[in-house]
Amino acid sequence: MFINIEGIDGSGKTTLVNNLKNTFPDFYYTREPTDGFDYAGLVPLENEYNSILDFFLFTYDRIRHQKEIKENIKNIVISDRYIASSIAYEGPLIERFFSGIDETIQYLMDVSRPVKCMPDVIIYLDVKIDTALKRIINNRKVLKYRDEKLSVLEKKNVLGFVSTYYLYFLKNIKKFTGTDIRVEYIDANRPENMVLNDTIKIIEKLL
Ligand SMILES: Nc1ncnc2c1ncn2[C@@H]1O[C@H](COP(=O)(O)OP(=O)(O)OP(=O)(O)O)[C@@H](O)[C@H]1O
Ligand SMILES: Cc1cn([C@H]2C[C@H](O)[C@@H](COP(=O)(O)O)O2)c(=O)[nH]c1=O
Repeated sequence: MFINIEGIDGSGKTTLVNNLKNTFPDFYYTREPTDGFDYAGLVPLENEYNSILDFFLFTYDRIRHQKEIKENIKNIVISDRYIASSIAYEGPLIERFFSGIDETIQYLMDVSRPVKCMPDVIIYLDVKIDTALKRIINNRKVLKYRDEKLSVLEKKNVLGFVSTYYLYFLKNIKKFTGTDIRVEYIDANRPENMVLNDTIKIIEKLL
């Protein structure tokens, strides 16, 4: 079974995954961008040309990621980010090449056809943007390259577009992927133990 943990920057994905490793140590854990992929050189979300470049580079990384996922799929594979992240982060600026969100997401999914492993479940950590921003600014030890190149207001705008694309994609997941992917939404504004407990309940029902 293949489970993706998704959400905007600061929603608590990595924290949740680290807590899941203690609860379910025998699962296989992975992430995107993969460890071997140096995305630090990628240009931030400045314009549609950079987003097209980002999309193809993250998709290149994802196509290479298929082997690792397939080798472990007999287990429970949990990925911190996957294809929904590309739709959410690159879609908003790429929309300038298209008539709207539907055509944009359809194009990104068409280009993603070499990505054969699709998730069985997407767990989306739903968080208020102000809450996420506070966590990014106040708690995060290391500023990620995208944080460094964007002002707080720019970051807030970007995360607004990202969450809009996330929620639209997830709401219409069958239309865009052609498969029955189960989507679970967790209120990630709450303390991490509550987010973890909700996630454990979801996973235990799947086992
Ligand atoms: N439920 C929570 N309540 C309060 N703080 C949290 C919660 N979850 C995570 N945090 C804190 O918020 C910060 C961001 O968390 P984390 O790195 O897990 O988010 P993320 O979604 O993985 O972010 P990114 O996608 O940018 O890597 C960390 O400092 C973490 O300790
Ligand atoms: C997989 C993927 C990621 N991104 C963005 C999202 C984040 O800002 C960074 C790194 O992710 P992390 O969880 O903060 O380590 O990359 C993206 O734009 N497109 C993608 O496909």
